[in-house]
Amino acid sequence: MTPRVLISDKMDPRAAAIFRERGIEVDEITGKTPDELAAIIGDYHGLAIRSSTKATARLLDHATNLKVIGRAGIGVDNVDIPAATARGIVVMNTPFGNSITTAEHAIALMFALARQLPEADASTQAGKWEKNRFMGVELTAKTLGLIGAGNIGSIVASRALGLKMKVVAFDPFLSPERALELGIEKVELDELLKRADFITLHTPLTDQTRGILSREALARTKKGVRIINCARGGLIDEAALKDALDSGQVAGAALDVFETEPATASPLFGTPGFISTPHLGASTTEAQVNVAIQVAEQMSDFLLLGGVTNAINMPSLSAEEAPRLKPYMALAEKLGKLLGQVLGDQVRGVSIEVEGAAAALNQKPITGAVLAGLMGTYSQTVNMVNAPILAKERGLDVKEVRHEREGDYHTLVRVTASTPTGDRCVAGTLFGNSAPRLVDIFGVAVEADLAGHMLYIVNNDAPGFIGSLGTALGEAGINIATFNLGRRAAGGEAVALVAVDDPVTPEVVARLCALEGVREVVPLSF
Ligand SMILES: NC(=O)c1ccc[n+]([C@@H]2O[C@H](COP(=O)([O-])OP(=O)(O)OC[C@H]3O[C@@H](n4cnc5c(N)ncnc54)[C@H](O)[C@@H]3O)[C@@H](O)[C@H]2O)c1
Ligand SMILES: O=C(O)CC[C@@H](O)C(=O)O
Repeated sequence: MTPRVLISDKMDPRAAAIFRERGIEVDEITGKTPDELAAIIGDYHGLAIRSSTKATARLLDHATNLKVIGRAGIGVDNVDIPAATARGIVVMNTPFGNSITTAEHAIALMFALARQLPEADASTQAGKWEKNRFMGVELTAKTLGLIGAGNIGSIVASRALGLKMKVVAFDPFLSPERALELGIEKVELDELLKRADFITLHTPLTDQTRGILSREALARTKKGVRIINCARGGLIDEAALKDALDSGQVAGAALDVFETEPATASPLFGTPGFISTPHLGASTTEAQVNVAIQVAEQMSDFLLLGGVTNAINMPSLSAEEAPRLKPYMALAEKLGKLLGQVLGDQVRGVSIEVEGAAAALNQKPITGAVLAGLMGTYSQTVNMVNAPILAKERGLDVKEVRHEREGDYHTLVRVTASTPTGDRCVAGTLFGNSAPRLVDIFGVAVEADLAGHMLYIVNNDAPGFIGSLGTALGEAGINIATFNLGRRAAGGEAVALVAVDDPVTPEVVARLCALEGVREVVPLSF
C-alpha cells in the first residue's frame, strides 16, 4: 500500500516534493483546528509538522494508521511523546538544521536591544527624527550570560566571542573541558545573574528550567541587564519581567517565545524596552530548507524502508538485530532515565555492564539507550543515535563491560553512575526474555516494572510508614497502582518504588517529604 503523509504546518515545498519523488502520497493541509485535524488524521501514515500542530494524546487517539511524526525542527514539546510511544508511533526531529539560524536570531535581538532598533525605526518612520532619544550601549567587552550551552547556546557563544564579548555560561551538564574548548567560563546561575550585562536562554523547557528567570532570579540580576529568549516560553516569569522592565532593573528584553503561543496579547506589549518576534527563531530560508529536506528524507526512509534516524522514542537498528535487542534497549533506556531523574547533574560517568545472555549481544545499542535515557532528562535533542557523541562532548566518561558468566539472573544489565559523592548502581533483567524489570536500585534488591508515573522514596525503615504514605497519596487523590519495597537492613534505610496512576505535583512531593522518616522523594516518569 502506498504510504500517505500529511504536512499540517507551513513547510518549505521541498518536503512535499521529496515525498512525491519517493512515491509517497502527500497532502499539505495547514491551519486546521484540532477537531478538523482529528477528523482527517486517520487517513495518514506520516504526519510532518513544525510547531503549530499540537500532536496531543487526543489527536493521536484518532491517528489509527499513523506510524511516524516528523518534526521539522528541534523542540518536540508540541508532541505528546509518551502518548505517541504508547501507540507505537515513532517521533523524529531534525536536531541541527535550524541551530545556526536560531543562534543568529538571538544575536540579532541582542543588537536590537543594545541600540533600541525597533523603537528608533518606528520613531524615524513617524517623521520624528529623535536623535537624542536613542542612546545605545556597545557590546564589545560586555559580559554575555548563556543559560544553556548546548547546540544553539554554543553557536551563540562563538558569535559573541567574535564580537569581543566575554561569555559566561550556566549549564550543569557542560563539562569543564567543553567550556574550555568553547572559550567560555562555566559559572553557577547566581554568578551569571550577578555578572551578565546580557542574558540569553538556550535550554529546553523542563521541570528544572521552567521559570529559571523567576521574580527572585530577576531581582538578583545586574541592574540594567538585557535579556533575550529564543528558546521556549515558560523559562521566564513574564509578569515579573514586566515589573522588572517598569522598575528599570531590566533595561531591555527581547522574547521570540512566550508562555502561551500564539501570543496575541501580553502585559509586556508596549512596555518601553520590550521587543518581540512571533517565534521566528528558525525562520530563515536556509533553516527551513534544511529541516524540510531532512524531515522528508527521514520520514520516507522510515515509511518505505524501516530506517530510523533521529528518533526521540526509538533506537536506530538494522532489521536483523532488532527483535533480540529491542527489549534490552527498553530496559537500558529505563535504567538511564531512572539514574537521570534521581541523580540529575551529579552524573560524571557511567559504566554499563552486560552479564549472562545479554553479553552475547551487540552492546552499542544498549549503551546508546542508557545514554539517551540518562541525557534525555535534560536535553530534547538527544536520541539513541547521537547520545554517545553528546556524552563525549559533555565529558561523560562511558565504559562498557561484558561478563559472559551468569550471575543471579540469566541476563542482566547493570549501570553504575559515578558522582562526586560516589558510585550509584541500578540493574535490571528481562522476564520471559521480553519484559524489563528493575532488580537492584542503589544496592537495595527490588523487583519493579519501570513504567508510567512513579515515586522513588527513601525513608527510615519503621512501622507505620506505608500507612502514612498511602494516606497522604489518597488525600491528594492519587491512586497507587503497584508498590515495591526494599531495604538494606531491618530498621535501616528503606526504598519504595510506587507506581501511581497520575503525575505527582511538586506540592504533593513536598507533603510526602514532610512525612516522618522520609529522606528523599523523587517523582519519576517512564
Ligand atoms: N525560537 C525558535 O524558533 C527555536 C529554534 C530552535 C530551537 N529552539 C529551542 O532552543 C532550545 C535549545 O535548543 P538546542 O538545540 O541548543 O538544545 P540542546 O539540547 O542542544 O541544548 C540545551 C542545553 O540546555 C542545557 N540544560 C538542560 N537543563 C538545564 C538547566 N536546568 N539549566 C541550564 N542548562 C540546562 C543542556 O545541558 C544543554 O546543553 C530548545 O528549547 C529548542 O526547542 C527554539
Ligand atoms: O518551526 C519553527 O518555526 C520553530 C522551531 C523551533 O521552535 C524548534 O524547536 O526547532
